[in-house]
Amino acid sequence: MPTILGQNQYGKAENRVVKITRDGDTHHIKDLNVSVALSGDMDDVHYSGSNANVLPTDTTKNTVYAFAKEHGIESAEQFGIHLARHFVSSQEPIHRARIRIEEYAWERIATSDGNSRFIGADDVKHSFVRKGQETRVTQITYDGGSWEVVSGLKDLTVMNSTNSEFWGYVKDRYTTLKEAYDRILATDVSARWRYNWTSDEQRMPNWEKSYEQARKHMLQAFAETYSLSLQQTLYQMGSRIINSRSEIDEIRFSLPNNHHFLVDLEPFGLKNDTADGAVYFAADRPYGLIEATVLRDGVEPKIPVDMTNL
Ligand SMILES: O=c1[nH]c(=O)c2[nH]c(=O)[nH]c2[nH]1
Repeated sequence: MPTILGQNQYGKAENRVVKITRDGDTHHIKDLNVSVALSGDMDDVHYSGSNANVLPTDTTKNTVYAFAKEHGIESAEQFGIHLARHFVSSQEPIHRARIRIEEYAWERIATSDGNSRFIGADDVKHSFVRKGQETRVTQITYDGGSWEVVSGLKDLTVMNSTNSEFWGYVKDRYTTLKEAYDRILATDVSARWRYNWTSDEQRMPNWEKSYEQARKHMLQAFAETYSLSLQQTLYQMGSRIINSRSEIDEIRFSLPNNHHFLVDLEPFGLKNDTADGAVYFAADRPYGLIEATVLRDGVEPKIPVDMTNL
């Protein structure tokens, strides 16, 4: 049966690029998922396997990261236009470029001594929470006599674009990780906290206010902790809640370490270091997973170790 080639396109999909721009101490984030699809004179590669017209998808990926560094990301539209024009105008066989971009929005975290709307406090300048993300959860158990209320949230995505280090760790023959003195710290917070309200005799907490306050303290502790490890940040987040909310006795966290790797742009003659605003590859997996419970001293832990389906 004779066949002919129909519509075809190729490129690198879902390039996760995070660009930090430093304006003094104030950082700005652009967080994009960029997919490149190119088409043109690509009959030969399909029919005979000749790659003579094929710009590698790997190159399209590198271009995304290099452009982020070299030209910055003013808007997703401007960035996409720039990329599309580049591919079509620099490669004769490429006649059409389709750039799809998803942009993830971030808001500044309001810290304890400031308001996110005016940037005054030191610590709001580099701490962000992803817009409109989290799911609030609760589990109520009652046996006719006593109550157990465990509430919390999942998918609350936060990022510090500086004030995070990781060094001084154990090194064995398999360790290749470089010590970091200024890295991005990002996680999707999953937390469950247990209320010490257990009987109808006790005054019931104001659940709405308690949730809002627990969330606020957690975010502030994340933003305000100069972090030497995600474990240390976790403990600060938990103890901030226990110390400021008397109705909560125990809190458990499951925190993925959402790794952001500095892209090596040396081959393109571009310096990419944290000091003057860098471009990162936001990896999705594998990820470190840091989990721990923080308790009021003297109370029995009751939140299960594997709490995530709770
Ligand atoms: O905050 C961190 N804690 C770790 O335990 C760890 N391990 C690792 O490779 N990177 C990190 N970062």
